[in-house]
Amino acid sequence: MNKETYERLTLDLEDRSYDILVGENLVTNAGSLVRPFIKQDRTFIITDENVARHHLPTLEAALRSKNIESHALILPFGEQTKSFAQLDRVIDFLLKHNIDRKSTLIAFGGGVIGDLAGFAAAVVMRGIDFIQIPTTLLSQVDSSVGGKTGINTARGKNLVGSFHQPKLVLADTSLLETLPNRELLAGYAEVVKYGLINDPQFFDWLEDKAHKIIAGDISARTHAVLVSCAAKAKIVALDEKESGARGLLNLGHTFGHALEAEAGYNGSLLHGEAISIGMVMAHDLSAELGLCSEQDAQTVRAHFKNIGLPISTDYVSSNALGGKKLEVSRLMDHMSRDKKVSNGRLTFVMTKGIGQAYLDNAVDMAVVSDFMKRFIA
Ligand SMILES: O=C(O)C(=O)C[C@@H](O)[C@H](O)[C@H](O)COP(=O)(O)O
Repeated sequence: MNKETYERLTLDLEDRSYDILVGENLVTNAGSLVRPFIKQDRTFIITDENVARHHLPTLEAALRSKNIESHALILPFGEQTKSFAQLDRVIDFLLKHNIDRKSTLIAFGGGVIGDLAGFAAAVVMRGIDFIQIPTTLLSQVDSSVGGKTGINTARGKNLVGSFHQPKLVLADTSLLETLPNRELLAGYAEVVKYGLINDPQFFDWLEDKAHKIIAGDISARTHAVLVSCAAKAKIVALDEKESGARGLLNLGHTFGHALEAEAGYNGSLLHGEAISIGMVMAHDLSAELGLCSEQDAQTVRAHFKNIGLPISTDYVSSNALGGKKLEVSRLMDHMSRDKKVSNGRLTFVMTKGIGQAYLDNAVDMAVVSDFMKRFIA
């Protein structure tokens, strides 16, 4: 068994504080890492078929080596799994095994599995413990940290869910070695987000190291995951339930979620791809309104393009809509259900430049609609 090497970050939320371990070989050693956080000698693993094929035997063996029994439920891969139907399956699986309030669930997968399993843990028996073992770059740098759990509905992304914090996050960077390039790139979009929100030095570092991160350089990857988790932990500690600052983590998401809803959650547009386009849109709109320089907007566009992420809605049209153009009125309809709408007004994450994102509830929706018509044309 390889020795695990990791760095420890803590998300500070008083009695709900937890550690995020970032490093190598954490799954191989999961038995001893998880042991202090479970109240019974058995756990319930929720995973998907891809992760199960590559890594489930390793996790099960690691738990067994510390006399922890595990039962696994293997779900279909993909965003469509974040549904009421699969939530029902997870809950039925847990109840069939006679869980009780001291049981612990392990979410072993990407953002879809983490969000779905976390939500099941939040609601079954009115809440049981769960541990996140994120297996994709996106889930390691974003969705496994901060306690947002939930599922999609036909009317939009993450519209049903709950804030339920995990007891521990194990971000094992060795798992990224089996991740397809498209998934890596999608996760990388969320890494860039932290630079664009409030860390221009990190963005500069990414300008230099992006290709190394994607190519598999361990130290560049580990640094990127650590900086991202630390940035997210800091914001979530300030504003767990998103009454203010946490909204910044939604940079690019208002546009991105609308694109995902139109694409249909069928794998034709990954979340990270949608928010790559969404972040380009947020910067372009900010530049059009004179809030940020055209130069910064171009730098952002070039950064995503150079690494191979989509920057235009043409990608959505050709990948998801058989070449049909997106309809602005339909996108506006999705955006009207954004969770940052309050009293009928949508708060946008706008920017004054790279690393200077801010929340703006004074953006005129007619201006946004005109901007989108030009962006999509
Ligand atoms: O953790 C957060 O807060 C975020 O907004 C992070 C996002 O990157 C993530 O995609 C989140 O799940 C989106 O949440 P939502 O509230 O906009 O559905």
